[in-house]
Amino acid sequence: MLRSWLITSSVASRSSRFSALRRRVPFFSSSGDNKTTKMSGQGTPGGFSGNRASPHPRKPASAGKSMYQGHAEYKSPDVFRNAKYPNTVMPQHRRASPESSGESMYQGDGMYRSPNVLFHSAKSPNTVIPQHSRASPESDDKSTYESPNVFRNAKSSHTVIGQCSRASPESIGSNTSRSPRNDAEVKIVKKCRDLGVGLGGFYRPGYQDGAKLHLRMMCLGMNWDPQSRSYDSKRPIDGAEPPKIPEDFIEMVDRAIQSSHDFLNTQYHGVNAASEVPKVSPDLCIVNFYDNNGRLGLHQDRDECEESLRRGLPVVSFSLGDTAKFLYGDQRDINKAQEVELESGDVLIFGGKSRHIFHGVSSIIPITAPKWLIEETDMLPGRLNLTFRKY
Ligand SMILES: O=C(O)CCC(=O)C(=O)O
Ligand SMILES: [Fe+2]
Repeated sequence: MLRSWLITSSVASRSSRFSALRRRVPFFSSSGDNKTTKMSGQGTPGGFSGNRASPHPRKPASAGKSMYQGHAEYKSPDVFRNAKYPNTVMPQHRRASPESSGESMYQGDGMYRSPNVLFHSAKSPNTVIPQHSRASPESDDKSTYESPNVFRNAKSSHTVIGQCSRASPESIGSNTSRSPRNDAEVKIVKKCRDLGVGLGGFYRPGYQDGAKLHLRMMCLGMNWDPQSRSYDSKRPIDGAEPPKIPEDFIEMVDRAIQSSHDFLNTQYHGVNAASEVPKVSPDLCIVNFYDNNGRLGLHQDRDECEESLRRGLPVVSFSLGDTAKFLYGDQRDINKAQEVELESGDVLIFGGKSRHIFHGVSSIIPITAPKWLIEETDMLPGRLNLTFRKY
């Protein structure tokens, strides 16, 4: 049983307000028995109106200045850049890994397969050279990003390592995580690892002016380009085609939407669940990896096609690894935004009238990932997020 979040218009109050509803649902369980689900708590009312007119903050319109300024390029000593795919982070050398002596995906074809930024190598023969995210240059990021929209408010400024008492700094993963071991979470992370080290895999996205986002990204199905804010079949950075979305991911999305319908039907008499959260078969997924300094400014997801947006086809978001402070609101103003902590295994859905909410990640809370997930996947500290959408 996993927790999920649904951001939808509050049908109960018959107003245009939105609520975040929190409950545990078996989105990933194989049993498919939704009847056993229970509400685990009530979220806070949002009071949103959904503003389509505001600019996408990933590339803020204000003053023509990027909010991601001054970020150094990724120059870790244990990676190098491939001439063919200059922006993909590559392993230094496949033979550098003692464990690569077994059957390795890097051998023979001269292809580069590992950005090695997300996973430890210790147990997985298919990854090389662990690169601890705290040691990478951007982890010491003293970004000059001072926009008022960048999560420097009192509400979220206390998310620092020292505050986390759930695990000692040396330990990887949270022993006390309330989530029981879950096969689906392990499967998703491993699949992202496999896809992320291939062509079209994780890279550090940025803008023409050199500014970088504070995350690594990979697209599945279609490529989303932050610079042009448009979708294409190939990514401009290296011409790579995005990997396909794995079929079982699409099934999970379907189950998540079905669960949200069951939930709405149970909670709200006479609600039209299908218009609150329309069914969708996603054809694209943006996978983000945030290290402990990762974040994403408040923005709307509005680069999908007109019909998809008009119909409010939902964005379905899976969170894995460390907990994120997720903000959402009807304006691009962090002081007015609501906050939820998205933990590993959480699913968040926003569709229908809530499709255009502003949302972002103010911070990642270190050492909060379930220990079993880290141990089984060799995932580095940080958070993996998958947002499924229909173009
Ligand atoms: O990481 C998240 O939870 C949000 C990601 C997101 O909003 C996006 O990729 O558009
Ligand atoms: Fe988004």
